[in-house]
Amino acid sequence: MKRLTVRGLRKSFGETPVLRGVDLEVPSGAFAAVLGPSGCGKTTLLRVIAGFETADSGEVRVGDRVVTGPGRALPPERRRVGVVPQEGALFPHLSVAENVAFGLPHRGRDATRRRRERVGELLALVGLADLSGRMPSQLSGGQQQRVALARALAPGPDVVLLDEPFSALDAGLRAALREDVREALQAIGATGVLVTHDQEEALSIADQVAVMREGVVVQSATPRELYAAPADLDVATFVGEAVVLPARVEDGVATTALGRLSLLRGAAGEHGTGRVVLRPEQLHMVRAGRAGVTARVRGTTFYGHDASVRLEVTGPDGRVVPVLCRTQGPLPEHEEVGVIVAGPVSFFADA
Ligand SMILES: Nc1ncnc2c1ncn2[C@@H]1O[C@H](COP(=O)(O)OP(=O)(O)OP(=O)(O)O)[C@@H](O)[C@H]1O
Repeated sequence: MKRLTVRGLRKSFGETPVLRGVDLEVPSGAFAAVLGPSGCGKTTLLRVIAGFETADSGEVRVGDRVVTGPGRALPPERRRVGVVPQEGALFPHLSVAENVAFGLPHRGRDATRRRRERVGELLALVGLADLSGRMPSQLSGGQQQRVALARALAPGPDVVLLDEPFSALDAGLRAALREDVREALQAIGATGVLVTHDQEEALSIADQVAVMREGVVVQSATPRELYAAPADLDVATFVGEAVVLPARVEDGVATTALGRLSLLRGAAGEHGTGRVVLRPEQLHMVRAGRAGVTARVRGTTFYGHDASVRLEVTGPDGRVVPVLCRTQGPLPEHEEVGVIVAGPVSFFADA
């Protein structure tokens, strides 16, 4: 097992900087997600770590080995880094077994037997033991991604990089494959990095989520920390649903349209105006007038497992602000409810 360390990584294409000093540390055997909007440089970061692109500056280490650094760029095949690309990356003219065997050594004593055994192990690990003779065109999208995973794992890499490997799959299959990927990486003891723009995927699968924006990692934390204590307003609204309210803060207490709220980071000395962020599940509805502030129902959206209700509250300055709250069933539009807030909230001062 090997720790992955990325320090100050920079990469431009022509005049356009794409990586502007990326720092990332993934502990040995951990599974990290790099989460960011389209175009923020996620794929470029993976390609530099894998050795498919050269960095302009900065360093990549796998364990103690510098694989990218000043005057050093190990070729991809010597990095002990496996890659699972987006869909459609299998060799179409090779069978499942041949695809998986692709990166395994041909030479040495018993090479043929050892290759065959390793392919068998890997196909069993990804749940495809029966399909070794099939061609890629005879597989479903999910099966193809399992083969791509087996191929990446076959040489026993220290680090496995996955570039949106589930993006073409439907929701149920995605969830199942995510779990299987995690287990397969754990089984071989590899450190994993998954690139995704899907925040639910990142939060549900990873030990650590690094949020990337415009070529830098703006926050790296456990999924729970990231959700509960985002580093800035953009991270807060990108990761999960957020209720954002104008606020005036004095002595660590925010006055908002939802009443007086305590701040997360015990910001006792904090003063001034800004915004607070809270999560919809921190809001609880009670009968109007019983407690909290009064809100008016504007509509309900049903998601199956639960629903969210859109409410409007009137702030201390007379402005009407929308908030979102979890609910079990639909509520009549225009109904009045009481809203109370559980737990502290994040505060971001106006610039
Ligand atoms: N080989 C290249 N030559 C020129 N520009 C490139 C090259 N590869 C990537 N880019 C540019 O770099 C920027 C970042 O691309 P990258 O693919 O790393 O982003 P991403 O975050 O992975 O996006 P997505 O989620 O859409 O795949 C984009 O503006 C892209 O057009």
